[in-house]
This record gives sequence, structure tokens and C-alpha cells, in this order.
Amino acid sequence: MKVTIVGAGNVGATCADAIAYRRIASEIVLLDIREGFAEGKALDIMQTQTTLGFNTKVSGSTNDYSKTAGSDVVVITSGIPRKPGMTREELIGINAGIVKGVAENLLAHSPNAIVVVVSNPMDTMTYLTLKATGLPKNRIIGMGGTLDSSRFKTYLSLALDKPANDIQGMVIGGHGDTTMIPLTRLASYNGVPVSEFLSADELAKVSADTMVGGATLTALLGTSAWYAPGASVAFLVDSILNDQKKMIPCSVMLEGEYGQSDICIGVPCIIGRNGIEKIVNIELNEEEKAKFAKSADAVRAMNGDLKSILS
Ligand SMILES: NC(=O)C1=CN([C@@H]2O[C@H](COP(=O)(O)OP(=O)(O)OC[C@H]3O[C@@H](n4cnc5c(N)ncnc54)[C@H](O)[C@@H]3O)[C@@H](O)[C@H]2O)C=CC1
Ligand SMILES: O=C([O-])CC(=O)C(=O)O
Repeated sequence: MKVTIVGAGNVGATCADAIAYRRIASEIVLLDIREGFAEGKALDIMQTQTTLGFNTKVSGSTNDYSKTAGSDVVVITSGIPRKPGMTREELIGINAGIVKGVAENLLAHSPNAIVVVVSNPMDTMTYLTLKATGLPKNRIIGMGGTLDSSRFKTYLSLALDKPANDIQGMVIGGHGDTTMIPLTRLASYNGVPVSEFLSADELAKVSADTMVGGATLTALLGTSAWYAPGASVAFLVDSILNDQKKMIPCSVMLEGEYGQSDICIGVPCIIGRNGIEKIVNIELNEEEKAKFAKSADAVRAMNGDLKSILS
């Protein structure tokens, strides 16, 4: 199975590393516009093969899409990351043009690929990719909910002082500092609702920390995060290529689900070899429904900024 990752920067290279090390694909191509950069990252990853024990072929390309031909999955991480104090939404001006051009180039060489969109503002970039390429909605997957849910479970594990892998939980809604919806009501510690162990105030803090999880890291690092984002992409690609049918919150085009249409936003999806195989319609309570509608309003307003690029 072949995976192409466009953007060999922090997230793209980390994701290539995780996919190679975990033997999720047999071949990975990293592509970047920076001369020699993707080749360098690929060679560095290849030189971990004997010490880490994998045989995945990893190669790099400076903007030559012919090397990406026949990919089963393509991942778009190209574009600029935010700096401290910025929102993801502020990246739209530069990233929209990059993502549109990259998606078109990728599909010209891999017409059957499933596309994973990572560049921010991710929900809007997913919508743009869908509209610009005209691909069926099952083949365009926005990655944000995987990461937000892993942050949610990390903060829950810290609050509970219990292992993160004993915790279940999901974040739906937009992938933005104010649009994410950590589903605290449904989160559990080995099947027991976390509300049995944490007070309402403690849960509210976990939720707030999760929502600004990316901003917290950006303030600490000077640029946005990459280890958890890269690992989250690898987790999603694993569910696609190995047809695991995991339920993962992903940004997907809604057609009436959750009361929304003509918008890409995070909801739980079954992810398998056909990409988005099913949207799981979970019953939200009134408060969650109101939050989801507000989140969708914000994402839809951002999509409005794509008018010039899509016309
Ligand atoms: N959806 C999510 O959960 C997450 C999204 N992100 C987003 O992912 C994007 C990448 O972040 P980083 O890897 O940290 O940035 P980075 O700056 O380390 O890497 C971006 C790479 O894209 C390349 N690039 C730019 N234009 C290109 C083009 N036209 N063709 C090919 N390559 C091109 C650059 O040369 C650079 O190497 C950002 O937009 C960031 O906001 C980051 C983390 C999580
Ligand atoms: O915070 C950012 O800008 C990058 C991102 O989407 C994340 O780490 O969640």
C-alpha cells in the first residue's frame, strides 16, 4: 500500500515516521516544494529502518508529483502553521491556495486515492478539497477529531490519575479553539462515566484545556504541535489501509446528519478501506445540540471566505 504525504515539515515528516515505524504502509512518498527537503527527511527516516526494525520504502520528492502516482492514500499537510497568539482561521488566506493546488496535483496522479486533509483551518480546507475536486464525500477526510480526542483523553487521564488507554472519549464539532465540543457526558473510565470520579468543575476544566490544546502547545513551542498530530494522521491512515472500521471523529460533508448540510465538520465516522464508510448519528442532548449548531455556524462563516477561490 502506498501513501503520499505532501508537506515534509513538522507534521508531514512525523506522520511519515509513524506510518513507517508502525508498518502501516509498504511505501511512503514525502513531497515538498522546498528543494531537497523531502528527500532529506525521507533519507533520515530510512536510516532508522535497521535500528527500529521496519522495511517500509520511504522516498522524497521536490514537487515532482509523478513519484506519487498510484497512491492509495494521500495526506495534505502543506501550508503554514500558526504562531503564538494566532487562530487557525487566520491561516486561510495562504493555505487555501496551497491546498487546492496540491489536491488537484495529487488526484491527477492518484485518481483513486482517499484524501486526508490536515492543513488548517482544517474543516474549511476539507470543504475546499471536496468542492474543488468533486470527489465523492467518502474519499475526503478531515483530520482533527482524532487529535482533539487524544488530547481530551490525555487531560482526562491527568485529572483522573489513570492510564490514558483506559479512557474513552470523543471530541466533535469544528477543529477550532472555540468550536470543539468535548463530549464529557459520554466519556468513560473503563465504561464507567467519568462524572462518577470528577466534579462538574473538574470536567469543565478538562473540556476547556482540550479546546485550547493546540493553542497551548503553540504558545509553548513557538509553532504548532507535531508529535500528536503526526501520530493522529497515522492512526487514521491505519484504519483506512487496514480496513479497521474504527469509529473516529472526522470532518466530513454532512447532508442532513446532525441537522446540518453543505458543511464539513467533525462527527463520529466509521473509517475503513473506502474512507468514510458511515456517519454515526449519536443522540446529542439539548445542550450538545446547541453547541453543535453554534460550532457549525462558525465553520460555515469561514467557508464563506472560499467564494473567490472556488469561483
Ligand atoms: N488538522 C490538525 O489537527 C493539525 C493541522 N496542522 C496544520 O498542518 C499544517 C502544517 O503544519 P506543520 O507541519 O507544523 O508546518 P511546517 O511549516 O513545519 O510544514 C509545512 C510544509 O509545507 C510545505 N509546503 C508549503 N507549500 C507547499 C506546496 N505548495 N507544496 C508542497 N509543500 C508545501 C512547506 O515547505 C513546509 O515544509 C499547518 O497548516 C498546521 O496548521 C497542524 C497540526 C494539527
Ligand atoms: O493548533 C494548531 O494550530 C495546530 C492544530 O490544529 C493542532 O495542534 O490542533
